[in-house]
Amino acid sequence: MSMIAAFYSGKSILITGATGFMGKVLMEKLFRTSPDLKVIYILVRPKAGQTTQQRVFQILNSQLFQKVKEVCPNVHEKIRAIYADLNQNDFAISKEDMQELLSCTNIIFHCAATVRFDDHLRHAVQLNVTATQQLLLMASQMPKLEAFIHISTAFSNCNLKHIDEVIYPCPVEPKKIIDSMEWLDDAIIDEITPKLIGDRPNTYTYTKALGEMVVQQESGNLNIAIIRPSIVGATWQEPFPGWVDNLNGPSGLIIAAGKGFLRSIRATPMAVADLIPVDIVVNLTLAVGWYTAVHRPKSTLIYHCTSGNLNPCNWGKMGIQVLATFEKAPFERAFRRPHADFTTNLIISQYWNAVSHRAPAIIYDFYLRLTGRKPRMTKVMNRLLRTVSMLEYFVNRSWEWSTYNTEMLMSELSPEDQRVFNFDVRQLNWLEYIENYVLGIKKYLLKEDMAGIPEAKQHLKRLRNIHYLFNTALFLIAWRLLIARSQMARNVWFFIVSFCYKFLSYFRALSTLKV
Ligand SMILES: CCCCCCCCCCCCCCCCCC(=O)SCCNC(=O)CCNC(=O)[C@H](O)C(C)(C)COP(=O)(O)OP(=O)(O)OC[C@H]1O[C@@H](n2cnc3c(N)ncnc32)[C@H](O)[C@@H]1OP(=O)(O)O
Ligand SMILES: NC(=O)C1=CN([C@@H]2O[C@H](COP(=O)(O)OP(=O)(O)OC[C@H]3O[C@@H](n4cnc5c(N)ncnc54)[C@H](OP(=O)(O)O)[C@@H]3O)[C@@H](O)[C@H]2O)C=CC1
Repeated sequence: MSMIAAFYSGKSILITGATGFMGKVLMEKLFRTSPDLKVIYILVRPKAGQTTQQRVFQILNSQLFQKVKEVCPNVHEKIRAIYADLNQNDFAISKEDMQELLSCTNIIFHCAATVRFDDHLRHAVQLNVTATQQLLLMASQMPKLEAFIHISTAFSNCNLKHIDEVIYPCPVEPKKIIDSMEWLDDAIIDEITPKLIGDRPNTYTYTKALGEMVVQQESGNLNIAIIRPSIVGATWQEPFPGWVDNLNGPSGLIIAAGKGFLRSIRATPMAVADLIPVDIVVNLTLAVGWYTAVHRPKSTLIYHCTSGNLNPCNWGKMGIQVLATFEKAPFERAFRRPHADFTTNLIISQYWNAVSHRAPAIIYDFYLRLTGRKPRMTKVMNRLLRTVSMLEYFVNRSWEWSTYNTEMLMSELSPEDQRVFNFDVRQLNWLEYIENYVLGIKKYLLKEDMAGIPEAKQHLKRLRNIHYLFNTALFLIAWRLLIARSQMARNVWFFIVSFCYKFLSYFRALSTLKV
């Protein structure tokens, strides 16, 4: 019997960010392995015209939750969606709901965050720092609370090369930042943002670092742990391989490459691609919840959930495997044939941006105009190149994360727990994982049917023929223009033509003799 699964039985668990990528997998695993848990409270806001209830209904009816429904048929009774907006005071939770949360919660998993790299500092601080502070305040009023697990990111200290499982202080205290956000206007915040974030690349990593400081400073008597995952990717094994439902991290770029929009990227092929499957992150999170509640470590432990130091993969290897999977199972209706060049040189990268990205977009828009349609490809391309430029920071560097706490925890687990809550990334086969990741993107994100693969391959063949025709036409036009202007080019042309003529005449004469 798994001790971790047994620990969660009968517990009331509060999850923030349960509608997000990681939150859904966390809920799924909890229900599947501990169907006897008492209740999962989730803080949800209405979104995209859906009420909180409709959002929960949609999640429970998704493919991800199919196995859960077999193991825990009354799952909908065990999930309690609480209307909340983490941007608001007291999260806009009603008095009755707040009372219930305060008196019943046993474990908190704090996953909610803004993960946008370019979010305005005010909003990023509100969600990643102030909301964390408020949640800690709530936690301190929960008499039955056994553990508070905060999800941060391995990149909160990406300004360092080697990162230990400790909290590194930021020059300006989080409390001062929170206070200043209340009275500074947006223009001034914009001006001071680069100075505040310093050598971090964006407001996301900066505010996640501030969030960790808040956790450390305001932990009081709480049993707290922090988990720092690296780049979270599709599921490795559970509940099935390849599940993914958003464009964050590499997923968006894999789509852009598979659809033929993205054909080159400024990336270092040998840099470590520190991907970590979401089910590994979730298994570690649940194990940490158990360990923190049962063993009550004296200080706040930080757990790195990374792959680089135990089972490294690099961007070059990943790119090759992604392209190999496109060969087997191409995405439908591609704009161009998938191809990806990695270059570290800025000038070469700009050249490819002009030739391989912007030029085809302009030509396609010209074609759309000619056929009476609205041009749109240049706009799509500009957004894609902006996204790529924001991710470039992460594909041109390698980091070393120490994993002593994570390894210590693994050794504390019983063999059964090591199996049920497996977070040993050394067992992961990258080629198999990446292939399943790309197939998962095709199935679960793009919602493409595998039966459409022959047609997708046929489409790529047509694109290849168009490409050859286009290149031949371009070459002939260029050559014709050159001949018109240069005597030297004319001489070369006559030489080639007469050579070919003689060559053909010789073979014709030879074949006549044989006859
Ligand atoms: C063979 C080649 C294979 C190559 C593989 C190489 C892969 C390299 C990947 C490196 C990833 C490194 C990630 C590092 C993460 C750090 C880990 C964390 O803690 S952080 C957790 C991770 N956090 C993140 O990853 C957040 C990253 N994302 C952002 O911060 C923002 O989306 C944005 C600033 C990039 C764009 O903002 P903005 O312009 O305001 O617009 P919107 O947001 O509204 O979206 C606009 C359009 O872009 C679309 N789209 C969105 N995302 C991506 C994507 N990743 N990609 C592509 N496309 C994307 C979106 O669908 C939409 O399309 P449409 O509706 O117009 O058709
Ligand atoms: N994905 C990754 O690569 C990595 C993620 N992480 C961390 O993991 C955690 C989860 O990330 P992930 O699941 O990928 O992120 P998602 O963007 O998928 O999910 C974010 C969650 O936060 C919720 N949220 C955001 N704003 C509010 C708000 N104002 N009120 C209530 N809820 C809100 C979202 O709700 P809604 O659905 O309503 O928007 C959503 O449930 C985050 O802390 C992130 O920093 C760390 C490393 C890597």
